[in-house]
Amino acid sequence: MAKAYLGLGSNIGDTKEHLDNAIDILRSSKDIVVLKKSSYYKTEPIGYENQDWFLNMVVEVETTLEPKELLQYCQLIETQLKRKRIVRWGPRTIDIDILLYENYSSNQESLIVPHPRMTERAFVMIPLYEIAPDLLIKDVAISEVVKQLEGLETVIKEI
Ligand SMILES: Nc1ncnc2c1ncn2[C@@H]1O[C@H](COP(=O)(O)OP(=O)(O)OP(=O)(O)O)[C@@H](O)[C@H]1O
Ligand SMILES: Nc1nc2c(c(=O)[nH]1)N=C(CO)CN2
Repeated sequence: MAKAYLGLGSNIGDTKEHLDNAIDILRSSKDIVVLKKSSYYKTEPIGYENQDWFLNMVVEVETTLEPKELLQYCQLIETQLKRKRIVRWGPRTIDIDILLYENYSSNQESLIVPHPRMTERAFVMIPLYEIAPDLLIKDVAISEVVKQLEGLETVIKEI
């Protein structure tokens, strides 16, 4: 079994329902166990700003799937939840990114792991820090990475 972290985001329709549905579909796979879920976070849109705020979260999973198979399963969930690709970094019912997969590292365009933009994104790092406070990312403590992002973008933990 390999441990992986997935970043989930939604900013169309009932965002909480989309995140919950995505987790239910992850859980329905015999090859995936969802071990931890972060809180939900309301987050300011980054990259393409003319869109609604997102609801983001991170989950920790254990899986027997290989990285590419896990990506395919995540993309299947995106299709099932009617994600349309119209604008890069634009609105979506659901986005699922593989952030980390054990110590696996890949630079192929179709699957870059660790996710190439994760350490710049408070909407990823803050929920990841909540569920994995002792993680090292490229030999740097996650607490340090989160500190560097303080005050850059608004990320509000839902209670
Ligand atoms: N770690 C990864 N997780 C998910 N997709 C990835 C990853 N690395 C590369 N990709 C590729 O990125 C492509 C575009 O993905 P997507 O449309 O979800 O990007 P995005 O979410 O808009 O932007 P970003 O990657 O900045 O979050 C996918 O087709 C996928 O093959
Ligand atoms: N706040 C926020 N901004 C984003 C997000 C996201 O999930 N949350 N996803 C993007 C493309 O993956 C681009 N911008």
